[in-house]
Amino acid sequence: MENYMKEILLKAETLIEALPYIRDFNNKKVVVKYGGSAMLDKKLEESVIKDVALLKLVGMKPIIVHGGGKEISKWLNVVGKEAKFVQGLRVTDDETMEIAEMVLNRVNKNLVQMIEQLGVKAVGISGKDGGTLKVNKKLVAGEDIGFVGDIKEVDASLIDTLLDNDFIPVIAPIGLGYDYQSYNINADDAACAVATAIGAEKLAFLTDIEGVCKDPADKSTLISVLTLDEARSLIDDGYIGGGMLPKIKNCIDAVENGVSRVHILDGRRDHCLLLEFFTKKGIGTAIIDDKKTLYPHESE
Ligand SMILES: Nc1ncnc2c1ncn2[C@@H]1O[C@H](COP(=O)(O)OP(=O)(O)O)[C@@H](O)[C@H]1O
Ligand SMILES: CC(=O)N[C@@H](CCC(=O)OP(=O)(O)O)C(=O)O
Repeated sequence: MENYMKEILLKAETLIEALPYIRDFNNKKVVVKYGGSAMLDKKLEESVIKDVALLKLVGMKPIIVHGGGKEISKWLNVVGKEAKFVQGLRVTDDETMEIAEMVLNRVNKNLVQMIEQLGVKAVGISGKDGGTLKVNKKLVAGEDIGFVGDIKEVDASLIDTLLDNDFIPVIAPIGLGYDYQSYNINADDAACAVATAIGAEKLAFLTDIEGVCKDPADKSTLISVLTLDEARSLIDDGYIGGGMLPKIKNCIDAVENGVSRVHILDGRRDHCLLLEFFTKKGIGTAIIDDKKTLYPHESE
């Protein structure tokens, strides 16, 4: 009995600890970029989706922008096509675009299905729906890499309509060109553009590493808070490489354009979103415009 009481008291304390966070983020829009490795494991996927559903049920307005790069590469492989990337972006010919769109739409509806199963309303769209993401063809160092989109305009009206009607929007990174052709968009770019356009309070990137590290091979070098200047210096000093480079550039972009907090979190960790959103120290790396930008709960 004694142990049981201790156990349930601990649960009550955990809920009370979350109170100031629930208050400060009530009705706030939060964008979750869900991709990379956190998608490969069904149990992890369920844990992420449960976190997002809980954010919604405690009064926030979550929006999921998802990737699915590894799944696209898998299906390209099945049809005997090799996946090719230039500076982290997929070279997307006609056939690759068709497969990418099929795979991303399937990932999209699977996520919707999982959210609905938890009794929360969700609607899956791609950037083509309602002309949400309008793009030009992206050239990489002058090179044409096919149907890869560079976001030029975001029409947030469909997303806002869904939020106003209590749905969680789930967005696949496919854009509509001014030529009305489908374009493949890097999901980090899509998440950043969406977060900025809807005036999100937070943007969280779930990835496959603890956060930004001075040495990615040594997790004890994790950096918990990065100001914009510090983030720029890390890039200039060559500490950021690979897929982290466009991610950090997107983070800087989002903060410069009014998103209060951007987080890079380890999507391999169970309930990483709850651990970040509802605890004082948080996990992963937070990118902020200035260390003095505090939420009320941070100074309590
Ligand atoms: N300074 C750094 N800190 C953290 N990760 C880094 C750093 N430099 C390079 N990386 C690499 O970036 C990767 C994350 O980017 P990426 O593979 O594109 O993630 P995702 O597929 O989740 O979008 C990490 O797994 C890591 O290998
Ligand atoms: C142009 C481009 O590279 N598009 C990406 C879109 C998916 C994505 O970004 O997925 P992750 O977030 O899981 O990596 C791709 O085809 O892989």
